[in-house]
Amino acid sequence: MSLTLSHLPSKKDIKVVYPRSPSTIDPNNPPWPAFRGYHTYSFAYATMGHRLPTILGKAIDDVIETLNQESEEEKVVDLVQCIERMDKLKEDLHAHARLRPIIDDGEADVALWNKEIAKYFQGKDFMNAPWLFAEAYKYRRLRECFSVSKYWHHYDVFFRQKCDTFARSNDAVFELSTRFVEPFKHQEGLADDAKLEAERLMFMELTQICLWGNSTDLSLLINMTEEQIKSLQSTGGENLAATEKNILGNHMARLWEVVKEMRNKTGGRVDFVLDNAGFELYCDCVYADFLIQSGLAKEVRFHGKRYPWFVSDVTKKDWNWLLNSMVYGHLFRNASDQEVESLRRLGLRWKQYEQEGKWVYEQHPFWCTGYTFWDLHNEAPDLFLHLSRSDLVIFKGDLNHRKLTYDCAAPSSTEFEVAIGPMASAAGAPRVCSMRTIKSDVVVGLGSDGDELSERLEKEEPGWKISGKYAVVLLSEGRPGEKVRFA
Ligand SMILES: O=P(O)(O)OC[C@H]1O[C@](O)(CO)[C@@H](O)[C@@H]1O
Repeated sequence: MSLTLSHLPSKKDIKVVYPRSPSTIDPNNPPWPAFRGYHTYSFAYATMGHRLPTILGKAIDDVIETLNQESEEEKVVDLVQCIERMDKLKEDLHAHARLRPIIDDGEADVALWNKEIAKYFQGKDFMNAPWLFAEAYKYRRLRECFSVSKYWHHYDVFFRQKCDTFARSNDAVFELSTRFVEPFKHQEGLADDAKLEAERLMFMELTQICLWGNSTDLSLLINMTEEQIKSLQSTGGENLAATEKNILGNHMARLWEVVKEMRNKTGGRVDFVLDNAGFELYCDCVYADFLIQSGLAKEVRFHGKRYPWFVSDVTKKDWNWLLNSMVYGHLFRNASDQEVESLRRLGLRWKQYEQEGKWVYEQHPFWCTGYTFWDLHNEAPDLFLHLSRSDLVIFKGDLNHRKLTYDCAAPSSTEFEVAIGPMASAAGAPRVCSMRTIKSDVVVGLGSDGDELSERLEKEEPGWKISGKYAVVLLSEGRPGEKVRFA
């Protein structure tokens, strides 16, 4: 029997108003619609269904290589168990299994993870949980495969790949080391105006080097040839001028004003929330070096991850590896003596900064969670307070950008300040800059014509959001200097 509902009011086409108001936002009710793995034609789907299993498969191959070189029985058996756990994780991913709590493996972030799972993701699986959380969760589960072991607690399944890509970046590495080996100083006899202009130009170019250094992301370079990597890393001047037009949201001029202002106050503190190890980290350090030498900053703090994360993210081991291989390594067999010496001297200078406390490396547990940075204020108040004391916090890369913007489908014309919510609006929020080559769906900060631009690119260049060809450098003024408050 079917009912005829002819006397009821007609159905209304309700439009949801975005962004949702901050008090109603949680991971299941994001400010704009979230990306999820089950959106079949999305990059989220491609990542959850294809990229992550491939990444995991390669990670298992890496462990097998290590296993084949191990001779002690206890260690061999222990490592075999790590592989079994990785196989189980691969199965779970494949079967779209439900997200279970993280085992208490002694890591500092277990409570943060399990609280979030219990509050928002009970019964959710790898595909229907928001993409950002599901993807981060996979890396936490991968960590667990090793953190519960006896001998392989600190094993990094991505370490070999990270080292290899840096070792294959010789052209770009020496291009920079031979230019920056000597401490920065002005040409003789320049007037003050000319000095400032020279610094501005250098700052602009180095900002682009730091930005495009983010193109080299291992999780996306799985099938790239050496030539393709080299062309991505090209740091020649002409190339930089051409690439500036690909920075679709470009606040670099404002950024220069900010750092100039910092110097007027005897040099500020700049924080880098790092992304990838190897070449990108090297570019970040070249940039940070210039900030110190030009007096724009007197202190730089680098924030890395506590364990292997999204394939190529920087850990303390990667940080040490970079500096030590620059100073002592033999990575570049075909390099000239002059090139090797330039790299060694650059590395020595950076180590010196560390000893003098001008450069500080930090690793807060919050960076390896599934929370977005809208939650940084509530879930990591100590970290928020710490960052609020910085003059400028630079977030590198795509993942950090996704976390800043809650990884959801905000229109491209959305102002960056609006898209990052409390990281701009909370009292005491620091100045924030996102330097990101666009490698996933969320794109904001393109200005008032941003929606049209986005639509046009979608038609003309499908895939423009994941190619890494385009970028943004976006700045939020925040509310620096105001007293930080927690409810
Ligand atoms: O190294 P980045 O710039 O954070 O890029 C990470 C990549 O991995 C992703 O998380 C997708 O797996 C995207 O954010 C991006 O494609």
